[in-house]
Amino acid sequence: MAGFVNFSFSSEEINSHHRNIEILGIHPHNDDTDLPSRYSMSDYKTAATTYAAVSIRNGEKSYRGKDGQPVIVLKDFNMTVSRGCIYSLLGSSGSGKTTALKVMVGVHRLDQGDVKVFGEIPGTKESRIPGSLAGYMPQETALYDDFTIQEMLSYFGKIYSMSASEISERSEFLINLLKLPEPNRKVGSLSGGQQRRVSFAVALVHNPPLLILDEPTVGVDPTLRLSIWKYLRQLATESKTTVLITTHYIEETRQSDMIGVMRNGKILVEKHPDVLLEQYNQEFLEDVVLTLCHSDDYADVGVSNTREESFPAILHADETEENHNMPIKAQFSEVKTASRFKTASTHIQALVMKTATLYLRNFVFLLFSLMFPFSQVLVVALTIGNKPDDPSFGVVNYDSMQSNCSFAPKFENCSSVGLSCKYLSKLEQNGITLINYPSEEVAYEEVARGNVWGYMKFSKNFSSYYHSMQEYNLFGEGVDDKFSHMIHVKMDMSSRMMTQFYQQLMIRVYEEFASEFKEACDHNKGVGEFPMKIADPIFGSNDADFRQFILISTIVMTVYFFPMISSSFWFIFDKRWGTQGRAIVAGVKTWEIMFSSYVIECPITIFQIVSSFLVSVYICDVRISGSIFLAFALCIIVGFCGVSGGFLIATFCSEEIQVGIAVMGMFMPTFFLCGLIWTPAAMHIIVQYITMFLPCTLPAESLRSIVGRGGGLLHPHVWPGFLIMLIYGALYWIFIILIHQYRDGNIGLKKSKTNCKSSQQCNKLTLKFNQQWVQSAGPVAL
Ligand SMILES: Nc1ncnc2c1ncn2[C@@H]1O[C@H](COP(=O)(O)OP(=O)(O)OP(=O)(O)O)[C@@H](O)[C@H]1O
Repeated sequence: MAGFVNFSFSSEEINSHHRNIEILGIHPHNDDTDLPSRYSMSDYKTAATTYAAVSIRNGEKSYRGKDGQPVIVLKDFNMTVSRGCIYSLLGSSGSGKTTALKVMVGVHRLDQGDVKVFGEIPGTKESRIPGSLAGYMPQETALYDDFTIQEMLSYFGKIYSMSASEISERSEFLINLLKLPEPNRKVGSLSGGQQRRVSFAVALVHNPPLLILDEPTVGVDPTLRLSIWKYLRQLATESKTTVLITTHYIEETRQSDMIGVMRNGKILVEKHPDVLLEQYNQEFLEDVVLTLCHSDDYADVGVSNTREESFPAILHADETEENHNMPIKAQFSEVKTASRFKTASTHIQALVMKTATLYLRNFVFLLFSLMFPFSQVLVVALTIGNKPDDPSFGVVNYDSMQSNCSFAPKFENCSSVGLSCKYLSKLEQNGITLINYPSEEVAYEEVARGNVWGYMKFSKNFSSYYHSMQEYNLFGEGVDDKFSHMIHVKMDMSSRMMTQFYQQLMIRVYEEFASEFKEACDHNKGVGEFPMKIADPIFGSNDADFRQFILISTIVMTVYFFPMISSSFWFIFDKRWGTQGRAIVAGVKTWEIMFSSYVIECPITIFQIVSSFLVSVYICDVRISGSIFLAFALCIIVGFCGVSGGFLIATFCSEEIQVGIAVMGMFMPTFFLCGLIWTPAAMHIIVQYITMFLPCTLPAESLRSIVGRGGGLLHPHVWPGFLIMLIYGALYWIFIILIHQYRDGNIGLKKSKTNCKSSQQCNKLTLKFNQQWVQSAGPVAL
């Protein structure tokens, strides 16, 4: 932003500007407007108290600096904006103009002092600010690049509860007035100046009684600037619209009724431009402002001269004290008011339409959102729990009775010939490729080269010993050394998964082999068997594998984290672009934004859940024993909880990248701690307790119980998952509301922090203050 040293008008330009003004038929100050000189001092006193559209008294506002210390931005800030006038707030860059405007529209609250807009404290229910009473154009363009001009106007028109015909009529008028390109042009394709004009049009769309414009003419060419001022003049005169404007183009403010010059967080002077020019004996306002700023540099810092210099409100001939003491609703009957419910539902509709349009315009993101959980589950299905493809294993067979290894694996008699071969044939039948090596040394070399995962060595007495052991049930007799009858297995243990696979397979095949041999020899099958049998499962199935365990957790994790990412992303996106702040000034509440997110995320989450279940059932053979609706309900609650969590994260973040890092930072620990890979029962005892309170542990257990055990809602492993989600959801909401209510940049502010506790008390205090102020001011210099 340009400071006072970078004025945009050269002297020549200013002269031509004045000529232009006359050509366009506007006098630098409007003679038709009731100029202050028509009134007596007592009129002003009454007016200052009663007729102010905006008044700030003893305002103080500070931000927290980088070192955590408060940095005072507004101090001793006193300002009065009369109804139906154009007030230009001038000041160097960083002097606090935007902050003052944000205080007026209820986005920021004062640390000290009182602010009133049309006699009410912004943020209170009566004030309708934030709401339809004000049209706010922030400094940033605060538009959606993916929206067309018409969509932008329609979105805010809808927020202001305008009908479709009103929006279209008003849009046409504003597009012509501001010479905007075709209404179906995307905002992102417009020039900077055109975008600012669209932003201006958005502030005007509902024709509000108070217009607060933060540098509306930046990047606008002089001719258009003149027509903008002409229109503002017309609004102030004919519709009694109050216009509060900040600009660095000082000379254009000649057309305003009042100029407030701000420096270091306070108003140095509030006067009519002509009065300023006359008083400081200057030809140009720019010089007046420079003189004021220079003199302030030498003035006693900390002493506000506002009181001596301030100029009371302008009085319009047709205004009476009574009509300004009426409630806002009665004062502005033409401004639409609807029931709270209707307004909220209109806001939610507009917000849902907005996010839906943004989703559709960012089709890749939408596709990613829809496919993300599905693809996660598919990835798990395709990558986890499957058997290795074409596994190879080495064999060194020293068995002295292997002469006839081409025998079929089936036992036809109780022969001791080639038992090692029979076992190996069974292994091959189970999909293992066996590679014979002549010696252990060669086999070892092959393992070292990575050609096989390991090798098994059959000792020379394997067949004979095994046969005699089974035949006579002897153990150890006739064996010359204690290892000469065994199978030795050596493996590359660097991959746990692979070695486990081989180990399990070898043992299982051995059990089959032993059982068949005993049958062929007519031996009692039970002899030598492990005295324990794992019976049929109570819940689940014998073939339920690790993949099924992981799938359930994956569904819960993705259904929780993805809505968290998308809701926080949209929230941050809106916050960073300024569109959220603008919507809030237009009256949208935080809970409405959250609710609209639930509405928009609901179909997406349903799609995600359905597709995840389809993959689980049809690709991974997961059998759902319990109620599919209960499983769905749980997933939906988990998804909604994720949306709320996303809001909480977004509350602390200011950029999308921060959201990404925060969610990733939460995802990985949750991934492990929630027992996705390893059961929590095997974790450290302290971690086990922590794990129980994490958002995905109990819901995953619930879903597992519904799917695997067929558990109902009252099942002891099912209801805790629902309960923890409801607790999380409630906690998220409470934190969000508390943070938004009490942090700086308050959203949905209920009560401004003022010196007074109620609206009536504030009225009295303001009245008292104004009286003292006017009495102490002495004669106003005109
Ligand atoms: N949210 C914030 N947190 C911390 N400091 C802030 C914040 N907003 C504004 N400030 C600081 O407050 C001071 C006043 O800022 P403000 O935007 O009100 O100035 P301004 O007069 O509008 O400036 P400009 O003409 O450049 O727009 C600046 O020093 C700015 O850095």
